[in-house]
This record gives sequence, C-alpha cells and structure tokens, in this order.
Amino acid sequence: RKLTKKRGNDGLRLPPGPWQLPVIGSLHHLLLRGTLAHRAMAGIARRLDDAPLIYLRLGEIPVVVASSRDAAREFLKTRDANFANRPWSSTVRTMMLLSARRVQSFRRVREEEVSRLVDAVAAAAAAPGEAAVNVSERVAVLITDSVMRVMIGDRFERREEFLEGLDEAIKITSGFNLSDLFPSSRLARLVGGTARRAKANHRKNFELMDYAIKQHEQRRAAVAASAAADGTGEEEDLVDVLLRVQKEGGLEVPLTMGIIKAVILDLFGAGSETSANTIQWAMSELMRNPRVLHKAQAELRDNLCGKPTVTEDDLADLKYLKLIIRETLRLHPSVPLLLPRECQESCKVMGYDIPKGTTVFVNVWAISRDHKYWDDAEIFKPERFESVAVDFKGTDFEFTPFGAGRRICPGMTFAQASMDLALAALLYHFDWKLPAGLLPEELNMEEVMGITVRRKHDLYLRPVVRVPPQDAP
Ligand code: HEM
Repeated sequence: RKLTKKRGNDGLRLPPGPWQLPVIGSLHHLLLRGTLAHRAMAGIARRLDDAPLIYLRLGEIPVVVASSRDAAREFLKTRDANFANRPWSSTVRTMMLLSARRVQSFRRVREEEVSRLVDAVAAAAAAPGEAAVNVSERVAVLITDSVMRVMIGDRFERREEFLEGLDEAIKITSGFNLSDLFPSSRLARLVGGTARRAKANHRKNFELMDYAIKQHEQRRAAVAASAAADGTGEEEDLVDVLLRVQKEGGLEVPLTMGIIKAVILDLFGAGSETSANTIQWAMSELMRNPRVLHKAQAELRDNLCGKPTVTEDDLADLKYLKLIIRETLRLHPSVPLLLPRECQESCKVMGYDIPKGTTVFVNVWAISRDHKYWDDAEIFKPERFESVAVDFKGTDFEFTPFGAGRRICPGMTFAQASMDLALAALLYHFDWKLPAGLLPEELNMEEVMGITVRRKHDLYLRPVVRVPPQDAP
C-alpha cells in the first residue's frame, strides 16, 4: 500500500509518515514488516524518499524516528538536553562507577575468566569426535561470570536462575505490548497481563539480588579473615564501592539498599547481553569472511610469537583486531534504536515540529548501513576504518553504537576491554571451522530482538587447537 506524507491536523508541521488507521495508528506498518522494528522503520524512511525524520503513531504514542547522520546529531548533541529524559546525574554516577581506572582494576578478573573460556574450549576440542562447540553459550557464560565478579567479587552461585529471570524480563519488555501502546486503556492492561508478569519477575530478580549481596558479604568476611592472617587485600568490587558511598552519606538522594540492588541489576542487564552479542556477531562475520579471519590470526600470532597466554598488555599492538570490533558494531549495533528519548518541551527539528511528549528513536542500525556515509555498506570490511577517522566514542554521528551525549553508554570502556581480550584469545589459541558441510556464505545470520539484537540461532563452531593454553588438558 502506498505510503502517504502526513501533516498534523492542528497546524503542526510533523515529519512525514505512513498512513494511519484509527486506534492503532501506524502499528500495522511495523507488524506487517516483521518484528524487527529497526528494519521496519528503516524501510518506511526509505520509501518516504530517505526521510531523515519520520512520524509514527503507535497506539496512543507519538513517535519520531531519526534515520540520518544530521538528524542523529540534532537529538544526541544539538538538542541533547531536551531529549535526555533520564536524570543526568545517574549517568554520571554510573560513569564514575565504571571509570577507566576502575575498569583497569578489573583486569585480573577478565584475564582469569578468558583463560577459563580458553580451557573449556580446548577441552571440547580434545574430546573424541568432531563435535562443534556452542560458541554463543560459552561467550554468554564468560560475560556473565566476568560481570558478576566485577560487581560482587565472585561468580554468582545462582547464575542459572538469574539468567532465567533476565530472559523472562527480556520477553516481557521486548516487542510491543498492549499496555505500553495504550497506557490509558484498562482493557489493554488486562488483556496484556504483562503488568502482573512484570511484577512477579521484578520480585524474583530483587530476591536474587538480595542473595547476591549476601554472597558478597560472606565473601568479604572470609577475605578479611585471611587478609588479616597473611596481610594481603583485594580489589574493591562495585558493591564495595556502592556500600562505601552509602556509608559516607552526603548524597542528595540517600543510597538505599533498594537503589544498590537496582543499580546492579541495571548494570548487568545493560552490560552482559550487549558485550556477549557483539563477540558472537564478530565470530559469525569472521566465519563468513575467511580472509579477515586469517589476517586477524596472522596479526595475533606474529605479535605474540608463541606466548602461552594472551594478556591485556598484548592488546595495544593488535590494531586489526580492534578494527574488527568496530566493523562488527557498525553492522550489528546491539541497541539498534538506542534507548527511547522523550521530548521535554515542544521544539522544531530540521524544520519539523516535535510536540512535547513525543518518543524519539535514533535508528543507529539504519545510519551505520547507509550508502551515503559508507562504501560497500553491507560488506564486512574492517579496513574501511584505516582510511576514515570515524570512531564510536560519540562524536561521529554516522556511527554511534554506544549512543552519544548525556546518555552515552557508561560501560563503553568496560565493554571494549572485555571484548578485545575475549576475541583475541579465541582467535589466537584456536582455528575455527564451520560444522561439516556448511559453506561460509550459508551461515545463518538471522536476528531476533530482545532487549538487544542477538543471533536467532546459537553459533556452533569446531575449534582446532593451534596454541595450547598453559594448563591445557
Ligand atoms: C558492546 C557492548 C555495549 C553496547 C553496544 C552498549 C550500548 C549502549 C547503548 C546504545 C546505550 C544507550 C545510549 C543512548 O541511548 O544514547 C547504552 C546504555 C547503557 N549501557 Fe551500554 N552498551 C554496551 C556495554 C555495556 C556494559 C559492559 C555496561 C556495564 C557494565 C553498560 C552499561 C550501560 C548502562 C548502565 C546504560 C544506561 C542504561 C539506562 O539509561 O538505563 N553497557 N549502552
């Protein structure tokens, strides 16, 4: 059906958008194009002559989607303050929690956990037969355990239950649920039933966080006892930092245990799936692009000259590896529409009216695949970043996989450190083969939307040990 341009009926000049139906507004345009909102929204913008801004009404919610570099700059920089509706102070506080110095202090955790991953893969490679390893699962375990150790000082004893709880949270919050789209309708709330499920899930997750903090306290007591005996101490983990800040007091809003639990849960939710997904997408793209895979392995093996382990000291020289992560984030940004922003005061953007209360998405996925800014935009080519000085730090608006401005991801440095080391170790110690009979171009790259965009199917690969890890079986 033809898309038509839309003009506001109260004299406003709204961005163009597809035709709307009564009650549901533009929702059918997204539903008919499948559940991947970033792809559906990109398709609509393209059909409206590559409109940098489009206007949709999803149920009762007015939505504007930015799909060009200039439009992204408007929302993330020029008018950042009017759209950054989360309190800035909370982002700043999280940033302090994850400052470069503190990220550095967790180096030992990352190195130990990556070493466990390498040992587990080496054990699988040594098993009889040619069974493939579930790379997605291994990477998820690596990231979960690393993030938990950083937060509570230890691997979480109830990891499986916790992951199930998060999975349920992802199911509840993903897609469009009726009560979000029709906030004023009691019927939508009843039919959807999401509120009840969300409440139960919230209760369960907080109960698990109680347990995590108890586990932390017990560990601290044990460490203190042995430190008194041998005079050694341990790095502060994030719960230590939060409890210390709580004790020092003097904050505008007192740091209650409820807030501390919410911060841990938020950090885990925001930090684990995103990093794990990016490593999985990187491995997937490498399997589809053997030339890039071999070049990365040559860089690693030339630089490390047979060393038994990759450490963070080795990473500085691995320029190509870093370009691979950058190119992966370009084609597979984990949070493709960034977090929704809300217009605080009506304003004009690129000549269009944006009414107060409008929800704004920035379609980073569409922008970082746009032929206007990228040659061979759909092709995985890490070398492109050798000739253009474009980085993901939030100043180049054609490439903002971590967002930009006041709401930029506070975990960017943390994520980079974990992803670089994990990918380096996987490529250094092992050669990787696709399961028998599968050609590189046949590898399934379908996406599914949770809180983040992840692989629809787990990635299975066959490892062949090239550089045995130190304590290999
Ligand atoms: C590849 C890995 C990651 C990617 C691609 C990513 C991406 C993002 C993006 C796009 C946002 C929203 C920014 C915006 O709307 O402008 C965000 C927010 C955030 N990220 Fe990350 N992130 C990653 C890893 C991490 C890690 C490791 C942590 C912490 C350990 C983390 C913690 C957060 C937090 C706390 C927020 C704010 C959430 C909120 O506003 O409620 N992220 N991230």
